[in-house]
Amino acid sequence: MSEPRVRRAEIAIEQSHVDRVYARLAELRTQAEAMRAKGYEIGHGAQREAVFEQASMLFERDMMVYHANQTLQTLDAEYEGLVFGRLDQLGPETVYVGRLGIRDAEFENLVTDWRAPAAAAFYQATAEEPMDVVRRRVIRCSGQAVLDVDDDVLTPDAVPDDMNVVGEGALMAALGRARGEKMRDIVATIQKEQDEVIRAPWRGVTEITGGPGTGKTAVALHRAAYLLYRYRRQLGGAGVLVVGPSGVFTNYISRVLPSMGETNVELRALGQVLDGIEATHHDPAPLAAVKGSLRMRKVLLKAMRDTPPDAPTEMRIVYQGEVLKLGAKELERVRRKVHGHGGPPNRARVRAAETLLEALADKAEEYAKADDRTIDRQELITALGERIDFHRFLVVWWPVLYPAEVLRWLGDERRLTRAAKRVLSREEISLLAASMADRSQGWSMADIALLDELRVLMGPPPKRRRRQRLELDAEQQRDSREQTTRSRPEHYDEYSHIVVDESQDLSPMQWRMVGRRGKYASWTVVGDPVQSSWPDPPEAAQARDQAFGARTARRRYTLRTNYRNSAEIFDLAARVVAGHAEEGELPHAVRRTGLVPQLKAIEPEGAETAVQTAAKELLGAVDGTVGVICAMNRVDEVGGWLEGQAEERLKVVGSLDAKGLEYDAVVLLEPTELITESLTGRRVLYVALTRATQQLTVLASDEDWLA
Ligand SMILES: Nc1ncnc2c1ncn2[C@@H]1O[C@H](COP(=O)(O)OP(=O)(O)OP(=O)(O)O)[C@@H](O)[C@H]1O
Repeated sequence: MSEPRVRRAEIAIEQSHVDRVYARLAELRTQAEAMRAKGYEIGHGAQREAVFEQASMLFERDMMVYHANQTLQTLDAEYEGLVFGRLDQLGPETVYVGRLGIRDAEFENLVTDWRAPAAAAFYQATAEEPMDVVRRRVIRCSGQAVLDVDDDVLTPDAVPDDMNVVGEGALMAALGRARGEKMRDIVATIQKEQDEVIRAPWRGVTEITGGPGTGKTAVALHRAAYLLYRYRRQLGGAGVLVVGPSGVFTNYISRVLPSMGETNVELRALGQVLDGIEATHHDPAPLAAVKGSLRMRKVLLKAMRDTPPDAPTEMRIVYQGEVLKLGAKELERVRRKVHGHGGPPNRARVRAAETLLEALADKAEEYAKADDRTIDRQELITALGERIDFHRFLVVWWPVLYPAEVLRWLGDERRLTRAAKRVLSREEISLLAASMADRSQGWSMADIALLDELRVLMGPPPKRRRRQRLELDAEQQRDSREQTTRSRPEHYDEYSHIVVDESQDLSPMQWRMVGRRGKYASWTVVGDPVQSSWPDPPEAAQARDQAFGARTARRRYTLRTNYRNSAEIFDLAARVVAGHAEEGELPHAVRRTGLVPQLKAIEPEGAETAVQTAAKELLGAVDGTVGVICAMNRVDEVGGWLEGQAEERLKVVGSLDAKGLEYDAVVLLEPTELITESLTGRRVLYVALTRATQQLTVLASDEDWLA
């Protein structure tokens, strides 16, 4: 038979199996719906029964409905290519691999879940170690239709006469395909070195390093899906959190887990880790460096203990006809004494009241002594402690503190100087005060970690008012229930597994924020030191180690193959970062396209036309997405130049927000600007240069970036 006919015949064979799978899926769906209906029926019945029977019937109903809903949720997930693989092994058995495990009515496997041990050979078998696999087949579907098949033969001697082999490599075909707006899962083509990381033990800390495009993000997400499948009991309760660098990034990866049937993983950008608030803008690099530094912890602690701006500076209260007066210095002494006990101020109101009453009693004793009188100290404390005017004073003198309020206090440079004496430099203080005084932009990403730190330092506000004010800017309030999966209680901020992507960029304060959410968690930490934009790696490493705690199990994997960029594009990126990477830190790009990056000299005034022309050209050259990457402070300007052009396929993104993203083609504007706007310039440029899968055009008015 000719190759196309063989291929058609093989596609037809797989189509008949896929049809069986979908027919069975429909049956299972009907069964689950019937179970749910029955559950509701029991519920109705219970309403007519005696009270003691009701409880157990309602419980039974809840369980039935719950299980039915769970099953329906799994069956209803939008599986693109439910069945994607087939293993023909030395024995008679053929295993189909898919996103979900499905058995037929006789309990025979129709599809094996890709995470099950029986599917492991699909990823782990190689020609050197075939693991009894004769032929591995990748099946490509669109909806329920089989489009193509692609085979690898792993044990050539064992291929029976009637076994056909077609295709020339599913991986290369997948890598060459156009990219859409969202990242796709890679279940069908996970490589052996990646599979090892995905299936690594769940406890402790699993670090994944590797250069751009090596699949770190993809692997981390598949690992989350794998861990939930294998260890749902251990991890399902408190859940899994995935932290990414930006909202653009979490949006980009948002389809990957649902496409594998996992809908109970929370994805949060660093600016969204704190419930009820969302920050999207980056501070300029020097300011972000101050806000992210561990030194801020000391500053925040002192700021929180300072006298609140509106607190009264004098107390007067009448007791038995005499005015007892505490001046500013005395009140300060009382405040220091209360803070001297440590602990969160929002939990210290009773102690504040007691200490203040003691100070008033001292004062009364002092007056009495001068007049040669005595007073009953205990009686005074009890009497004043019950007085409404005392409590009115206390409320304003020791107010409930809210993180946002205290952080804004730092906009007052004198106050900040008090808090940051001997901790921050003069310039750092001015920079920080100016940022906190400027409310035009709302909170920045770096501020979120400071707010979270303060939240813990000051303790929760009393319950009654807590809900109305996690005290975050009204326009930034988001319904936190939206982000929280149904199974987790609101404002519960512990997780059992945390995935941190682009971890090389977390500031020490951000590590503290994330670490707090994983006190008892196991971790998957993804990063590439060469792409780091954080200026003080040792400080970040220290904070990171603290976040993990003293865990013994710590394993590190390095991925070495760049699956994203064509070799031609990666060669240019490698050249730019050469002096900033250690030997062996750069990955190896596997795909040659014959298309070298275009470097175009422009005049600064001609940038607009040059960007428009380049974008248009690339939109015509590729089927998928085109990214225009520029310096952070030019995003709006460049966005304006491109308004109205192929909206969904064309995106403008700032250098720092380009982290983790990818496009079929990229226009990179003024690379030298990317270097100068950041403290780790060349690395940021390296990130930008490694975003394109197929074509890259660089528009530059100078050549400094190539030096
Ligand atoms: N085994 C694979 N099969 C198919 N595609 C793959 C495979 N591994 C990686 N890819 C693809 O390569 C691209 C890069 O992957 P990913 O974004 O996970 O890399 P990364 O290491 O996180 O990159 P960066 O550090 O630059 O953000 C993605 O399009 C991903 O789908």
